[in-house]
Amino acid sequence: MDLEEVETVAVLGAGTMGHGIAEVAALAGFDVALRDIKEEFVRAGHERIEASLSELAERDEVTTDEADAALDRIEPVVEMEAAVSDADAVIESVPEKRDVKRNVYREVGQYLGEEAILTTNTSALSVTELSEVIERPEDFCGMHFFNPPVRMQLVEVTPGAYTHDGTVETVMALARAMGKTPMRISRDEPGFVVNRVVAPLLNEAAWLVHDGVASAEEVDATARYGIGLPSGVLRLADDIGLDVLADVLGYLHEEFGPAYEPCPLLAEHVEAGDLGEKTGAGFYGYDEEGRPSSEISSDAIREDVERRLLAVMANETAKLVGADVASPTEIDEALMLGAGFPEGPGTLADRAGLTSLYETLAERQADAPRYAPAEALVERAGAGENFHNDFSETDSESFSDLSIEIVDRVGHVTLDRPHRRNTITRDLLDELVEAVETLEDDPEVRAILLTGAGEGAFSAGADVQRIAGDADAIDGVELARKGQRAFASLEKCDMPVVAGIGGDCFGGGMELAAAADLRVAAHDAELGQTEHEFGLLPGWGGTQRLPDLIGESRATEVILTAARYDAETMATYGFVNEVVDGDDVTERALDVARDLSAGPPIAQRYTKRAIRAGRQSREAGLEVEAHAFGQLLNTEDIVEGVAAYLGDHEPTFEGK
Ligand SMILES: C/C=C/C(=O)SCCNC(=O)CCNC(=O)[C@H](O)C(C)(C)COP(=O)(O)OP(=O)(O)OC[C@H]1O[C@@H](n2cnc3c(N)ncnc32)[C@H](O)[C@@H]1OP(=O)(O)O
Repeated sequence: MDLEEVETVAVLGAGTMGHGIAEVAALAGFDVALRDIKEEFVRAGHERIEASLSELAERDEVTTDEADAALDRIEPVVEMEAAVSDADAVIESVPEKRDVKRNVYREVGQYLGEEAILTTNTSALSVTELSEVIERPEDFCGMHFFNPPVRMQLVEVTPGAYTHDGTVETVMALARAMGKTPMRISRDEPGFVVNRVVAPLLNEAAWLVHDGVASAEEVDATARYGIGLPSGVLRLADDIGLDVLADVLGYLHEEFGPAYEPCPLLAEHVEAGDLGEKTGAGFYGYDEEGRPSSEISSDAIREDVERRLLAVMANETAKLVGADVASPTEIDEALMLGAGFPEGPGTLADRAGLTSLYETLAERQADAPRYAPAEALVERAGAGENFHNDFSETDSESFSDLSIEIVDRVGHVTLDRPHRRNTITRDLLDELVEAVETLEDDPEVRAILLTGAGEGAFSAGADVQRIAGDADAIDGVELARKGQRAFASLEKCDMPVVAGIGGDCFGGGMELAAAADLRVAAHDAELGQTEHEFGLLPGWGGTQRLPDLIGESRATEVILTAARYDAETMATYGFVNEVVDGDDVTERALDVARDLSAGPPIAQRYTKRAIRAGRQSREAGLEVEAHAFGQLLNTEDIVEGVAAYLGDHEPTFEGK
């Protein structure tokens, strides 16, 4: 069956995942049958969808009409025949028990049309094993969504041993039609990619508490503020459900042996009925609104805990790479899109140093077999290699948080953290300085263009989650200086710099744009110095550069109100030079940069310097201006400029 033939989708199971998948399918325009074994379960799922759709409408993510239409497309049913007999695609999302799923498939088989495809949202079980009770295993495939489906981008598409390629293609296309990013998993190994990393990570977090090495608060503080995992790890376990986690780990343990021995704390919580947020208790207590009993404090980071969590993630990444389940890049992408990691486990491990993470595992191996280093990790660490050693493909520098491309004579720098709205970390600041140096050293490059990757964001400013980890005042001062120096390197660069603002441009993102020479913004971009919302101030040059650009009165208004402005208003304030249609912003900003790259380099350099000097004092500025004027009279560029004027042709400035 091709995607074009899919009109009706049946979702089996109206629980946490099932209702979310049904919502996404309905929003994508499919007719949906939502089925569960009892009327009350289906009704509860339907109510959750209704609540979620009205929340989306309140947040203007969909219109009220779209939300109403999506709800109308969902038919709650209890009878299996009514659910699947007209379905073109079935997504099974019943509890993670092999026998329960197999029984459902047997029942589905009695009513399913001959052409229909059957998929499973299993997060860990072998697709091949599940398919063994299915009449047409060639039309069966793994289609694993992440929680909550309406927000999480990834769908792991895992073919079993009997799945036809055509079925995989249709499932990939169906995921795309539902607005998701499908990733084809090369091998049907239990846990696929995301759970294979996340489950052992959460297990290790639980062991740390169980063994009395660290408190839950310390483990989560380290995960959130040290490593940058937004939900912490034990909090994430509570969110997933300790019963679900225990099941996944139990299965991995059964399949792969002692490396996945579940921490006894999980079974203890499950036996006590404390399954996490959904029951109001787990590693933390939760109130009726799902708010945890205690906040994760940023001053409880533990270096030893960080190393253990990173070492376990590195080991799992190596196992997946070694077994050809996915490449380091795919694993990184899967964890970012499916688990909301700010960076993938391969990148995090590379940064921490594979050799030292290997040593952490090797030292601990005597305590428990789960630390046995994977062969692929031993090899890489032994050879001094990283997961991402293939940087040699880019000729000089290797960047992970931004990318550089030379287009004509423009060095195009793209902030490349789209999953977190291109927020700015310490690493990104370091890379920005390196990128500017690289471009300045390249004689072919005569202008810089700065944009943000993905749709809808130039940069949402400093990654506040990471900043909150810098509770120490000295560290905070250093962080401010780091940003100031990085943005100054852009401002002081001799070439013209253009910022193409394609969407959200807040806080440090706006300070970065202010360090450019010209700003082209999309019509629907929003800008603001929103630091006061967080009890911060624009610490990356914003209190100085913004008044220089738009005057003290407006700058004070922008900073003190922390308001979010549209691009037109920012153009009237003098911050934005040009406002264009959203789709055109990169192209137009590139045109501006391209035009500037044809300008006279020495005159451009001195103009920037004179303007900067003038900010210190008018006299200093005029002095630079006068000397520069004198120097320019002695250049080949002025000869070319005058000749071009007299000869009525475009000048070719060489910067000599
Ligand atoms: C010296 C400098 C200081 C500063 O820069 S202070 C920070 C100033 N920045 C801001 O005020 C912007 C804060 N962010 C927002 O208001 C919203 O976000 C946006 C309007 C930019 C986007 O909203 P939406 O489209 O609804 O997306 P989403 O779900 O809110 O964000 C997507 C993911 O990006 C993360 N994120 C966004 N901004 C930041 C940030 N500044 N620091 C850390 N993370 C951020 C979110 O948390 C989320 O992540 P998940 O998908 O894991 O939930």
